[in-house]
This record gives sequence, structure tokens and C-alpha cells, in this order.
Amino acid sequence: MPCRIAIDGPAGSGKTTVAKILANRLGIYYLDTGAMYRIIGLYLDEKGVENDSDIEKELSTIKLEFINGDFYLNGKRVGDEIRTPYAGICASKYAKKAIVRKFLTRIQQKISKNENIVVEGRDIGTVVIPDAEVKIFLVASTEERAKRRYKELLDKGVNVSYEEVLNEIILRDKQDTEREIAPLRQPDDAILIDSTKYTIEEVINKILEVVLERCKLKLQKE
Ligand SMILES: Nc1ncnc2c1ncn2[C@@H]1O[C@H](COP(=O)(O)OP(=O)(O)O)[C@@H](O)[C@H]1O
Ligand SMILES: Nc1ccn([C@H]2C[C@H](O)[C@@H](COP(=O)(O)OP(=O)(O)O)O2)c(=O)n1
Repeated sequence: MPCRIAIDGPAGSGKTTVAKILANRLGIYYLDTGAMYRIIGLYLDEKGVENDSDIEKELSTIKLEFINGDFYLNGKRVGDEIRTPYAGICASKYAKKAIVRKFLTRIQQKISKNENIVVEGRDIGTVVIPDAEVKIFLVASTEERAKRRYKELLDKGVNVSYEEVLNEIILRDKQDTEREIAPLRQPDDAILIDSTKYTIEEVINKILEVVLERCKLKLQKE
């Protein structure tokens, strides 16, 4: 039986960081569904499409591949261009569209089917893998998340202000939780972890405790 670990939560709660380390330590796959929404969101924004029929037309021409942990859009490897605050806003905007969600959810379910995998996003435990063996809902205070994301972007040399990052997070939190389709919400059977006062290592250990108890996985690395 596969072990599928769903990690959902708002921007900056630590999903990507924790998911990558968990996958590495357990020697299993990792899927960043947010990156997929960022890729599609930026693409559709650049095309300037708004209505469903134009979006459908564009999606029918897109080839989105996931090869050895990297995404390729129409054959071109995707890089850090999707990590800007603007890309996050485009992702969140088009993530409200059922047609975009259907397109990406299908790919996500294909990638994660019958795999030992950590999948992170907003609707993994509710829509993408509702029967996941482990569901984590990872949160942190808005200020702590903005502080983390601000430091992360500065470390990457991205020229942003703290206010810009805070406002982007508040906007996306609102859009992601209030949208009609697949809103960000804690699955009833998810374990809530508030990482505000925990280090990355402490969060990982909390999740590993559950995973090693429920899944037949062994630590490949400490
Ligand atoms: N528990 C934590 N304590 C301090 N910093 C953290 C914690 N979890 C993540 N971070 C840092 O916060 C930033 C955003 O984390 P990330 O994993 O990208 O969040 P998400 O994927 O939920 O948006 C990263 O620089 C990461 O190193
Ligand atoms: N499974 C997902 C993943 C992301 N999204 C949307 C909503 C998010 O605001 C954007 C960007 O997601 P991403 O996980 O990259 O954002 P953070 O890393 O949490 O800041 O995409 C979604 O609707 N469903």
C-alpha cells in the first residue's frame, strides 16, 4: 500500500520546506502543486486571457511535464521566475477557475497515483488525494508567514518590501480560502500543526512521528 502524505496550508506556513526534507529523508517523491498553479497562472496572465473559453483554448496547447523533480512548460525547464510575489498572485487568481483546477488536478492525481509521495498545496487532503494516508494542515500566524517569506525573497535577491509581501499573503489567504472551488480548508481527518513557534526540525519531527506510525516507510537519512 502506498504512503501518500498531503500537506496543505496558507502561504509561508512552511509546506515546501518541510515537504522537500521529508521526501528526502524518507526516500520518496515530492510534488509542489503550488508551482504548477504558478506556472499556469503566469502563462495565462502573459496571454491576457480571462474568460473560460479563452483559458480552455490556451490550456489545450500547453504541455506541462514533471521530469526528475523539475517542471517543463512546452519543453522548457521552469526556474525561479515563478517564485515572485506577482507569480503567486497570478496563481491564486487563476486557481479560482474550475477549468484550471480540473486541468491541474488531473495531472497531480496521475503523478501521485499509487506512489509513496509528499504532495503539498491547498486542496491535497480535500480534493487531490482525499484518501491520503497522512494529512497535515500546516499553519502559522500571518505576521510570521510574511516575515519568513520576506526573508526568503531577500535571500534570493528579490527586491520587495515587507509590506508588499504581507499584502500579497493577505490577498492570497483571502482568495484561497473564500473561493468556491476547492477552497483552502482543514480536512476533518487532518492533523493541525501551527508552526509559528516551532523550528523546521520540530515540524518535521512531528510529521515523521505520524508517518512512521501509519506507513511502512523507513528513514533513509537522519
Ligand atoms: N518553522 C519554520 N520556522 C522558521 N522558518 C521557516 C519555518 N518553516 C519554513 N520556514 C521558512 O519560511 C520560508 C517559507 O517557507 P515555505 O516552505 O516556502 O512555505 P510555503 O511552501 O508554505 O509557502 C522559507 O524560507 C523557509 O525556510
Ligand atoms: N493545490 C494548490 C496549490 C496552490 N494553489 C494556488 C493558491 C496559492 O496562493 C497559489 C500559489 O501556491 P504556492 O503553494 O506556490 O504558494 P506558497 O508557496 O504557499 O506561497 O496557487 C491552489 O489553489 N491549489
